[in-house]
Amino acid sequence: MTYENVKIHPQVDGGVKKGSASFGGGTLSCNCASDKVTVKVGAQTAHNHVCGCTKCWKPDGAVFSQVAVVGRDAISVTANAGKLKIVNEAAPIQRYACTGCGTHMYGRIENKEHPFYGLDFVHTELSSEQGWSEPQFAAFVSSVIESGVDPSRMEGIRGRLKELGLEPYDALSPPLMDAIATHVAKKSGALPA
Ligand SMILES: N[C@@H](CCC(=O)N[C@@H](CSCO)C(=O)NCC(=O)O)C(=O)O
Ligand SMILES: [Zn+2]
Ligand SMILES: [Zn+2]
Repeated sequence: MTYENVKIHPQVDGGVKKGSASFGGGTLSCNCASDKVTVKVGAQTAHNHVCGCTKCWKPDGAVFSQVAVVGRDAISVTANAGKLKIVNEAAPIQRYACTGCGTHMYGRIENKEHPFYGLDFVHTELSSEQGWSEPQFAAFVSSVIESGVDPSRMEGIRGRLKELGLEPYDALSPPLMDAIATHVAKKSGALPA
């Protein structure tokens, strides 16, 4: 059985392309025809994954987003910063979207107690540079149903993700979930700080 006709995201539908260890970053551009918002990402990204949650920005027609993290100090808005607006100030990840085209340019965590504080979330497909870290797993897979995907499609979606080498999880990957739990345990005192 092959699931190659099941679409996940344009960046992975033709196969996952490996990133380059020596890659040092690039520039993200929004989808406006003119006066584009541009964001410089001055480092390689980590923990790239496809995400099925309803909060992450997806290109038109895609079932999943593709999203990675990078240190917040590596991010600078280099053009048309005035077009950016936070989608939901109450969300743990404050996503800065272009008010012209809706593209999310970066997501920032301001809560210093959050396990991922210090990391920003970016969609590297918004850059024309090659070499960004490749997606390594699929997160929040069951959440695509919340966006209206019929549950009967889940077998095909999980099958295609496995074919692509993107192990499907219904939260984040086990190492990231362990990192979150460790952070929580150290705060509560269940583990030594
Ligand atoms: N079922 C929900 C899940 C939303 C969710 O928890 N998303 C995660 C992953 S986003 C990138 O991997 C998260 O950390 N969200 C924090 C935030 O969005 O601020 C749904 O689909 O909405
Ligand atoms: Zn735009
Ligand atoms: Zn998400």
